[in-house]
Amino acid sequence: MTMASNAGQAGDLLLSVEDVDVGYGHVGVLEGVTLSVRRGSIAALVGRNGAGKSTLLRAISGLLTPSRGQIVFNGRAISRDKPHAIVGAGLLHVAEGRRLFRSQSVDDNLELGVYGLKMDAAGYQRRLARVFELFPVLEEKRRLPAGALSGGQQQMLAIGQAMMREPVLLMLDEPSLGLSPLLVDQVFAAIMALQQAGTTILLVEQLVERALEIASEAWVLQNGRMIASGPAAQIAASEELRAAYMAAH
Ligand SMILES: Nc1ncnc2c1ncn2[C@@H]1O[C@H](COP(=O)(O)OP(=O)(O)OP(=O)(O)O)[C@@H](O)[C@H]1O
Repeated sequence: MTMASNAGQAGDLLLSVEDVDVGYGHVGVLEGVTLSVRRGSIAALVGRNGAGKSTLLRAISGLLTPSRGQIVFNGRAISRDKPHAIVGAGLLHVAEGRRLFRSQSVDDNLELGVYGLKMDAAGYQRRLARVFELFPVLEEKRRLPAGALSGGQQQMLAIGQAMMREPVLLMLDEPSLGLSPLLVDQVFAAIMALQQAGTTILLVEQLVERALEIASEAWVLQNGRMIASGPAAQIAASEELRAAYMAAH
């Protein structure tokens, strides 16, 4: 894995979003939003449906450009960078709904994860082995088309595809969506294993209580504004905040 020691100290700020406004055309969604993620940590971003969580991840990954404020990743302002440059800097986004090439094999989808990167065969095999170690089922099904996998396995493949780039920061949008409880456990275990191997994680998750269990810090969005942040255990213990993030589905 890319260890987080190549720049700065463990625990320093890897990502900071500073007072950003973000919207779609003339429709404003986020207003004055601030968030930060410490290197090596798992941070949870929670809030009801429509609060703006996915919009914030899209802004961080360069799919949307903030009209105000800035975003700094690994010491560099990225708010005006194109998505491919942000990926190149080591910030990967696994979007909600697993965007895979369904008719291509599991192997091909993993290979697409390193598209455009130069590496030798040994380097490639090492990355592949890491993914298969975390998700053995992907090795068993490596020759099958991605579309033939179950929902949980496709989620693992989407995370595996991102892992192939050895991200410094991995943003996961609703990784448990549509999964059975057993598969949810596997995906959460994988997220913890990734963090232990040195990857910093920003997690958006509808299973808020589960997310707060594995996160060290949490950020609460409500109607496009960040209304609270702090140690995840404190956020989990607040009855008042629970009302803000618990879904009115
Ligand atoms: N492509 C888009 N064009 C216009 N408005 C959008 C678009 N995507 C989202 N929105 C609006 O932005 C607001 C925030 O949506 P967003 O998807 O970021 O919320 P969320 O917190 O991720 O919720 P969910 O859990 O439902 O995905 C909503 O009012 C939504 O209707």
